[in-house]
Amino acid sequence: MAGPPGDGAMFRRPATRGGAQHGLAPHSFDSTYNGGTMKTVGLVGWRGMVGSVLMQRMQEEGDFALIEPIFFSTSNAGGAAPSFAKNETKLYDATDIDALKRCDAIITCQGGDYTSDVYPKLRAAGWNGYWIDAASTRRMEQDAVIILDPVNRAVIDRALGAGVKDFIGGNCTVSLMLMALGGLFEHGLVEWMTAMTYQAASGAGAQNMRELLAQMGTLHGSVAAELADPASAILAIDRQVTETMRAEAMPVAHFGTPLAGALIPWIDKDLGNGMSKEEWKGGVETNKILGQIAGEPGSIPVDGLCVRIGAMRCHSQALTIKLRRDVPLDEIEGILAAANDWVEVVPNRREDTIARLTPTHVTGTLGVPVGRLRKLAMGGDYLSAFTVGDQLLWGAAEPLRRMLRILLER
Ligand SMILES: NC(=O)C1=CN([C@@H]2O[C@H](COP(=O)(O)OP(=O)(O)OC[C@H]3O[C@@H](n4cnc5c(N)ncnc54)[C@H](OP(=O)(O)O)[C@@H]3O)[C@@H](O)[C@H]2O)C=CC1
Ligand SMILES: N[C@@H](CC(=O)OP(=O)(O)O)C(=O)O
Repeated sequence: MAGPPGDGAMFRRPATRGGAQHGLAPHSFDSTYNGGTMKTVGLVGWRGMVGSVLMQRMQEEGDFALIEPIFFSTSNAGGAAPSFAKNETKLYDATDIDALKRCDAIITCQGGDYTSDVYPKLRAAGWNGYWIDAASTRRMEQDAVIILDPVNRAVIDRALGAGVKDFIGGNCTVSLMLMALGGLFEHGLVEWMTAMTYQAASGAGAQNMRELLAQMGTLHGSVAAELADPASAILAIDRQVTETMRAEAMPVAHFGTPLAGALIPWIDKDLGNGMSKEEWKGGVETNKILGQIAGEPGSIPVDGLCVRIGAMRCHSQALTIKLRRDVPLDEIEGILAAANDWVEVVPNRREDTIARLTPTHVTGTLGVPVGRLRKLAMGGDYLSAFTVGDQLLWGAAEPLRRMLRILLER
């Protein structure tokens, strides 16, 4: 027998046919819906930027063959579900608790406001299914686990064994850093670490990506004629670009300041203590992913400065790692490379670096290259590293779909 509605039981044993035992209200679903024969997974936020990447990855990996998806919307309930939907062809209201309750698992990329609004109502209504979320809202809650299974599968498995039902994707910068440096943490080699980040526009949202390109176009447009003339003076071009950047016409509605031709050394909220929220996440989330609590014995100090730059969707980070001991560089390279299937150690040479350790090379791929590995002048136990990763893949969508697979394989 299947368990009570949305208790996640289908992940442990096959569900039985028929909607009644799932408490399905027949009028609220298509008559073609088979009532939970398959694994009922609700998808919220699927058409947003992170959600679209997730849908693409789920199709590429054949995830939809293993589940019975139900697509939800906050804006278009009753509209058509996407072409890759199966039995369910309509969109359901993403705030309809009764409809959500029928899911064994819900994956949401809809955002923190949605989570804050719907999650408590759903749990209060007795829903005991798995909640897989891209938003940061519940990340630091005691009863939630931050998911990055190539790094913390043991933490995830322990939590599942203990009955945890909330699995939350990590901050993109933290997840990408751990995908790159996981081997050093696994071997207990990190005493402390600083991360100086170079974060892409996509981390701020789709509108910010558009604004970055609009800013680039505005700047180029202001000097296009002069650029076409090889005899024009570069300082005159520079002066015009600066004037354009500072002018009212520069599109800055989303970033609040020019990013094209510039950078913004602040990401997320001001915590009021000199720290940005993005910087705070570096320490607390890294430790939580590794099964520790920042500041408590056994935890690892991780801190740094987070900076927005004019890349589209790859976050880069320059890392200084204080090792617990002076490990030879070739040994470090071996440890890093062996940690997971996606990390790629890039030889610390100019040609390899500019060919393989750039957002241009990495965008749209699951590879997480790490390079610029060398011991610093401070001593043999000080290591520098640079890493680049697609913040919409390992930084957002991929850990969510992999968590679903973990549940399906239990
Ligand atoms: N951006 C990022 O890099 C990362 C984001 N996250 C988290 O993921 C969540 C969602 O982020 P993101 O995907 O950037 O948000 P988006 O703004 O792209 O999408 C969110 C929702 O907006 C609605 N929407 C309104 N207009 C449009 C439109 N024209 N095209 C597509 N969707 C539209 C959709 O909801 P509906 O279909 O219901 O109308 C969609 O699900 C946030 O919580 C964020 O914190 C996590 C990691 C990284
Ligand atoms: N804050 C990240 C995006 C992100 O992942 O945010 P969050 O931690 O809220 O999921 C950025 O702006 O680049």
